[in-house]
Amino acid sequence: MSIVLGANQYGKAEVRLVRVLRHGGRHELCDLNVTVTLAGDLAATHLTGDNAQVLPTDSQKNTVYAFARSHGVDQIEDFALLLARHFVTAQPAISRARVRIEEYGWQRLGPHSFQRSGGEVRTATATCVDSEFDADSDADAGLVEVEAGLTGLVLLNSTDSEFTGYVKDPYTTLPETTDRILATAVDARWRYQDTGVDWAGSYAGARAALVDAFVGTYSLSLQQTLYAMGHRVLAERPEITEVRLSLPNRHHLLVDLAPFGLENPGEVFVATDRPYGLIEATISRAGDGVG
Ligand SMILES: O=c1[nH]c(=O)c2[nH]c(=O)[nH]c2[nH]1
Repeated sequence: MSIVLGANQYGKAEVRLVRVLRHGGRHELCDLNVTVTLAGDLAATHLTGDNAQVLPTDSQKNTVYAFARSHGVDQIEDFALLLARHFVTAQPAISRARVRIEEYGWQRLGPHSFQRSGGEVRTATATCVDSEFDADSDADAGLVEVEAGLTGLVLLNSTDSEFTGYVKDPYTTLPETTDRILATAVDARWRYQDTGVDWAGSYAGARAALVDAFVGTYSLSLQQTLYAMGHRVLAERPEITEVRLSLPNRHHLLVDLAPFGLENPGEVFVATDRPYGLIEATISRAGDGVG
């Protein structure tokens, strides 16, 4: 029997970084969660404990903080790219660096006072592959890929949602409905063709497209709404090549008030948190080779 080491990667997860930018008495806040993942010629440390190629995850964490000070942080896509390129170019053993950043929003309450925004989180992931390992790359820094997105964007339509015509098997008890609440917490990730992008404008546009499509779609299923949302992003944002959506169906069930002699014409619901339907799909441009 031969035993081999398979794919492996390592890095520092969830480096929490808060940066205060001071313009006199008026401050700006940037609140990030950065995860670095490196891969490359790292067999030795696994097989023999030889750490000669291992950049400590502690050093990776320090790099995140030092770069925030020396380079600043504007758009998270750029900061992720900066870090990913750095690890691949500075570390000969590292052939792929992936940096994922979550950005937590804060609303301004005053010149130096802030309130955490709701659960919505902006995300970006930059992946840099060393050109030596990437046959298609012509650049020194190698192939780079940027993905952006958001999680925790909670949306609800209180009508204009049906669910009928589905399979009925011996275990089906769900009644058909032509008027229900449709609610979800959007987890969206979209992929860019290039890196020369107005990240803030693209993020705002993609987010607006997702919201507009959710609001404007008369829904026959959450699957149909999901497709409409992804389709709208691609239709409106030419710089985006692919959208992946993961939409939990946050069920709102009409409460039976008949035992109390009360009608309930779509007014009182119980919001259940689990189990929940989970609807997921990738929407891309035809011919891009994604099945
Ligand atoms: O929009 C929906 N899609 C489903 O696949 C499904 N399944 C279910 O029980 N309710 C719903 N709603």
